[in-house]
Amino acid sequence: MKSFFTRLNPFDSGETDPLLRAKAELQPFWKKSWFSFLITVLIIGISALVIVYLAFPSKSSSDTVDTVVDAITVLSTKTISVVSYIETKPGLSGSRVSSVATTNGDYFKKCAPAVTCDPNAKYRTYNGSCNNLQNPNWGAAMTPFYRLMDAEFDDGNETLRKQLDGKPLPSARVVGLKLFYLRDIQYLDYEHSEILVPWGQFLTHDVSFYPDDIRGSDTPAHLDHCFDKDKSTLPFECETIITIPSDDPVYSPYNVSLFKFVRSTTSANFSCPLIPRTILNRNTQYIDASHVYGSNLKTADSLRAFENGKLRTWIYENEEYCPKNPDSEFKDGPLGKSNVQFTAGDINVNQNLAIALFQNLFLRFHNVLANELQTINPSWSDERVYQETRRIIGAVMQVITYDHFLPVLLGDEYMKEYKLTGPTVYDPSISSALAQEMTSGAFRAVHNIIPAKFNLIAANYSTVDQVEPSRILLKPDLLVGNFDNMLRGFLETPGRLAQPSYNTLITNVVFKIPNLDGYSGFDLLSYDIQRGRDNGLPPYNKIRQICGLTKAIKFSDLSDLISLEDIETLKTLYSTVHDIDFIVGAILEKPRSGSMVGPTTACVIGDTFYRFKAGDRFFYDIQGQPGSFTLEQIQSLKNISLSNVMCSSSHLDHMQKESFRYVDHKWMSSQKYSCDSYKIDLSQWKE
Ligand code: HEM
Ligand SMILES: [Ca+2]
Repeated sequence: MKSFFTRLNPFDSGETDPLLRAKAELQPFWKKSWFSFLITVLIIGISALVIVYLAFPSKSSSDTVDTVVDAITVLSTKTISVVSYIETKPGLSGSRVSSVATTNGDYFKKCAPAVTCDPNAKYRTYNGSCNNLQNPNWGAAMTPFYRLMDAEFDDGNETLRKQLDGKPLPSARVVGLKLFYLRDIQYLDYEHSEILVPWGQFLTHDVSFYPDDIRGSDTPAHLDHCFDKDKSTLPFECETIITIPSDDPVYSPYNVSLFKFVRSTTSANFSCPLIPRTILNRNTQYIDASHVYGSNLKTADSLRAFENGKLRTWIYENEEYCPKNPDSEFKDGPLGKSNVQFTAGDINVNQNLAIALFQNLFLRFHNVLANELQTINPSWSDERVYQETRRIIGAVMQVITYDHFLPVLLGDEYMKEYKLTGPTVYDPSISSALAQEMTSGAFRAVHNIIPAKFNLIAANYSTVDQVEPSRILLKPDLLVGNFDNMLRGFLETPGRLAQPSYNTLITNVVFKIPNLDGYSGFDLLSYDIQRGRDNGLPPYNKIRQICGLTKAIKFSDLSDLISLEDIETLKTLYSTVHDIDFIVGAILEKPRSGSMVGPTTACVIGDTFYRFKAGDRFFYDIQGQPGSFTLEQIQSLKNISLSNVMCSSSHLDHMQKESFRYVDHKWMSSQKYSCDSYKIDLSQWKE
């Protein structure tokens, strides 16, 4: 079982803040040290074993293990996180999801621009149009997210969903506090490296971007008028503001009573008013490295060097970085001064140090490959080298995602169930567009593995620095001069175990604002819950159903996937079992053995990645298309892993083959291979 490989590290709680430290002090003794924790688990475990033995003497040994863990859940609901990784065998049908939404075609009928396609084009368009020749706008940038189910708004159009009894949904912050806040111990995952986090976010930024509707203002200041009004008469834009309870352990001492949550921009902002409110995805909805190159021609051109197929760079101490953006809006923002704001194909390049690292990594990788292609094909034009490199990088994104990342996130069984393995057969009836349920729900549940701190690790494996999110959000300055240390930090640090909570720093101090004494109005968990409501996601129980799980009639029916303790807390928050927010259920679901997510979450993620594969005419292993690679080229592409990318684009000299697997350099150094063995072979591209 997974928990066998995991460790609890109470010394790494990441709680540097005095308030949070104080809270940690108040924690029960079993959470404070290894020794007392182990003693507690042992006592509880032995008691549970005795009870289970007496109650179920004839069970087989593997049944007993699961039952014991269940028994521990009941006996000691306070040791919660340990019991959350039990094996579950839900009644999943194994079939893929069929969308039951009625609105998926609306935008295409009413607002989509006319497009003329070249069916013989070898390279993807920048905005993703013309991938599907029958429906050329499918999956293009600036088209809506796909819906698995119809959007749910109280008025059918835009006001937030209410509970079945007509009451408003509970405050997202209260939900976070009651269900997740006290579980902020950092469980480590010694099977997987922390590099899952930057990759997961990097992949997200390839396929998704939908900004807040800030209407020309760069802060949510226009919501100030919401603060003094009575809630029942609040204007529309105030409806999503998140209320903070007066006994909030973190924010109330600072008199912070509201988060200024701004709703997403809709198609109406682009002269296409649709009902219900419809959100456009600014990035191409294919895995095509649009975050490296841009989702339109103008951005793509602005990033090119127009020489030897290369991308523009900013050189610092002989190292390549993404070009600096001199006009960045965040230069003198509320987070302090940043001297480095990068520019890349996706606008979120500077959001945090991890994503900035990966944008820079792939910029370097592009230039490494372009250099190689130009060397072996001296007669190729700049355009040819650039487009061929772009085509290879898009393919590498797919290889790493399907061959390396998804098997870790979903596990082998889900990979098979959702048909994510094996050769791809293109099906033009399938839209690749990213589901709203995925981007505002299921994939965000993976925020639970974001660590409290990022380590910077030097070549001799000493830790140079530990940085918490608030130091690095929208301020990637630290990356400059620390590229290798940063990369090594992710590779050489065990991940945060997937668990039913986000780390404390990401829920409480994501953006530190000095005048709030270190606290600001941002809590990623509350935002994720509220974003689902803003975007009209159906509740958890409904998504369970389209995923082939049984519909819960009463709260206790959730016990197939959610612990009894959590069900009791859910009862205190929601009026009925039908009201629970999707992401809340997604985070609470017990992961299936070998997977990091539970069945409903896996179903939405699995469906998305199936459609990204079968609905993409340029998917790297599809044959018979003008953009198809040769079989030999496909073999070369399949040999490229994230380790090859990192070795060729940094000064790291040794690493494991599977970089998403954690390999401790002290104890398993024989599994760290020299970077000489990760050379990239582009000989199949020689003409
Ligand atoms: C350091 C790591 C990360 C940070 C700081 C971070 C932060 C954020 C923030 C601030 C948002 C926007 C919240 C909103 O206003 O609605 C967001 C959105 C999102 N995140 Fe993360 N995230 C991280 C890693 C990840 C990972 C590992 C995944 C998945 C594997 C992920 C998936 C998503 C998705 C799907 C969205 C919505 C997509 C979009 O905004 O276009 N994130 N994240
Ligand atoms: Ca894309």
